[in-house]
Amino acid sequence: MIILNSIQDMQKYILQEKTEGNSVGFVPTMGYLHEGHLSLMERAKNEADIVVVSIFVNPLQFGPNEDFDRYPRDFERDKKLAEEAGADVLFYPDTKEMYPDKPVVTVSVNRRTDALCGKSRTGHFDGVATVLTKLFHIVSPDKAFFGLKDAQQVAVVRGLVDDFNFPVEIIGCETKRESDGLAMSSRNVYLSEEERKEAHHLYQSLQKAQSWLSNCDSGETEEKMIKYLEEHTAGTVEYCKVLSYPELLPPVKDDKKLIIALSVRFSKARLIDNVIIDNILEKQGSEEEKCSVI
Ligand SMILES: Nc1ncnc2c1ncn2[C@@H]1O[C@H](COP(=O)(O)OP(=O)(O)OP(=O)(O)O)[C@@H](O)[C@H]1O
Ligand SMILES: CC(C)(CO)[C@@H](O)C(=O)[O-]
Ligand code: BAL
Repeated sequence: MIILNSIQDMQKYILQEKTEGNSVGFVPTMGYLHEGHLSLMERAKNEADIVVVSIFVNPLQFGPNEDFDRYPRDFERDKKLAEEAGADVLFYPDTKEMYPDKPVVTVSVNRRTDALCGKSRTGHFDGVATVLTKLFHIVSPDKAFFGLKDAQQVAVVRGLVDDFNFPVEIIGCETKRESDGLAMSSRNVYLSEEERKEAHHLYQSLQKAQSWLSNCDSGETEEKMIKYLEEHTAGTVEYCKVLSYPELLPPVKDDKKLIIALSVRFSKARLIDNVIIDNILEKQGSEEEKCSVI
């Protein structure tokens, strides 16, 4: 595996590969790799000739009171894991390389960000869209692989490539989970022992919500999720939402897909999770049967 730190070297490498007719699969990350990231690399390996992984903790997508400084980092471990997963190139620029100055131009996201993390992390998706615009220009991928744990990010990135005509196919990949159902996340290391034990209730609440939703409306389902999480965890519920996907608007019967999403703050970790399901609202029972499932 080759490690490249400069944008120029990365672009030169890609130009050579493209000249030789090789397709490029790209997995952008912020490092501190886990099996979720590795599953994206394995998928990329199956679908492209060469796999480029980037590790860059992007300051533009963190708010002033967020965890940019203490975001977990371990480059030596990441290097080993990425190589074992079959990455051909690790792009590892520093902040000065990506942002030598305050950017003259940044990308501003207009839709799909009024709810969920976009609502609580002001400017977050502008930062994500800006760094991905740069990374897509640097890596010129044919396909880019993103985890559906960050489903709102996937919805925004699809909007970015459609609106700006990036010649890249965005592949949304399923969420890898621990054996108790907790979604893998770099931020899971922030959980205390006690918090880790109760964290499986996040996924439990998403599963229960799917069955509640066959009898309750979306608002009632959200309330039941909040109650369940408050009873089963010491975390603070930031949001529990049922929305259309990918537009992330209040659901209506004509929507094809729904997302059930949550965010819970523990003492040091803010965790998110979701499931994306076919719209079952139109199949709900009669008024008398509504919300009978506890
Ligand atoms: N459990 C997972 N399964 C599949 N993909 C994942 C998983 N967790 C993260 N990813 C994906 O890996 C890519 C890089 O994500 P990132 O480096 O932010 O890791 P992360 O674990 O999501 O970090 P954090 O949860 O702390 O934000 C993103 O596309 C993200 O959706
Ligand atoms: C896509 C990404 C690497 C952009 O910084 C980041 O948001 C992430 O790791 O999901
Ligand atoms: N995976 C999402 C990146 C972030 O939380 O900033």
